[in-house]
Amino acid sequence: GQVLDQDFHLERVLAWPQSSLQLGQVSGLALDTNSNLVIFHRGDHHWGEDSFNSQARYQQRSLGPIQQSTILVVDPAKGNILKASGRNMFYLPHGITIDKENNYWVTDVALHQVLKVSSDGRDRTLLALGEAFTPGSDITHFCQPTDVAVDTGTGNIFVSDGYCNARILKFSPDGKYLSQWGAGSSDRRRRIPFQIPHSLVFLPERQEVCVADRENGRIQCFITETGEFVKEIKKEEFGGKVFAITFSPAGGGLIFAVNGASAYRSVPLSGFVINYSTKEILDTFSPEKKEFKMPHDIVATRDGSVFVGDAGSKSVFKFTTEKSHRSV
Ligand SMILES: O=C(N[C@@H](O)C(=O)O)c1ccccc1
Repeated sequence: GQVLDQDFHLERVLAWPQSSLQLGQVSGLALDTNSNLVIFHRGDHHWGEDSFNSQARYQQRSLGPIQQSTILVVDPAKGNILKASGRNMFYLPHGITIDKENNYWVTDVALHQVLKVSSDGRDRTLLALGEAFTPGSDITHFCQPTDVAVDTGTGNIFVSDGYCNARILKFSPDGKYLSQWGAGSSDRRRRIPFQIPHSLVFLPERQEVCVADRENGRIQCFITETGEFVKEIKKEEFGGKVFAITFSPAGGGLIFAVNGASAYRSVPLSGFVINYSTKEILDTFSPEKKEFKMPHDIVATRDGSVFVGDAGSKSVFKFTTEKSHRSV
């Protein structure tokens, strides 16, 4: 990992991608087992004010599934497309996570489902959790589930559920319900409930799962074994909304996050690099020239690159700490 000296600063790589990726609303990013970037996007579908009715039922089923390839495997160095899949399967893609066998775990907020999909280009659905197009809040229904985290040690999966629920559920690798915490569970510890648990990340060294509790503008971390609360990171600099988080073991453990626009506080849309242990913000970054519109997911590679997927500008930004201007 890179040396984290005090002038650690992420700058946008302007020449990335080298050619346009023709993306729709970018909802999710992940890194696969070959360290390629995987982009989950909505093609010609949009999540707008009229996409759902007041019972959280998707209103555009008649459009059919997205025809474009919604899952793009992209070379992190140049940005060229290596593989494209995920056609005719999804309605409103949201989160994507990749497990040790290189399977894709995705959520679709219109389907209200979590799907485990093969990455061999045949798009085989290996597991489906939730009932298609049927919102609910029991252990076999989600309501606009947002993301998945995979515990690489046990293979257990965590689901952040969701826009119209406020909980995290835990399942075995083959989809057996194990437990849940947050609203709807027998959670006796009276804590402020989640408000759109929007993004999850697993911390391997610590056996913790952290959630971007979006509308509470905070990050909370829990013991994967018990769901026990460990810590909260809430910063004025976030401006009230945290849309996505990811983790890198570099520098003793770093949390990367992106914030979101809030109605009453005009804060700049930025990425943040936070020291997990001290909760100190080490860097704040954003693309010059082209602003973030709705930064929606973030991943960090082992070589120190950071990618941000933006659902508003339908693009992916790459950042590195290479001192492009530094004289050798
Ligand atoms: O947050 C929203 N969308 C993004 O997170 C997303 O596109 O995933 C949203 C909420 C209500 C209506 C319309 C959009």
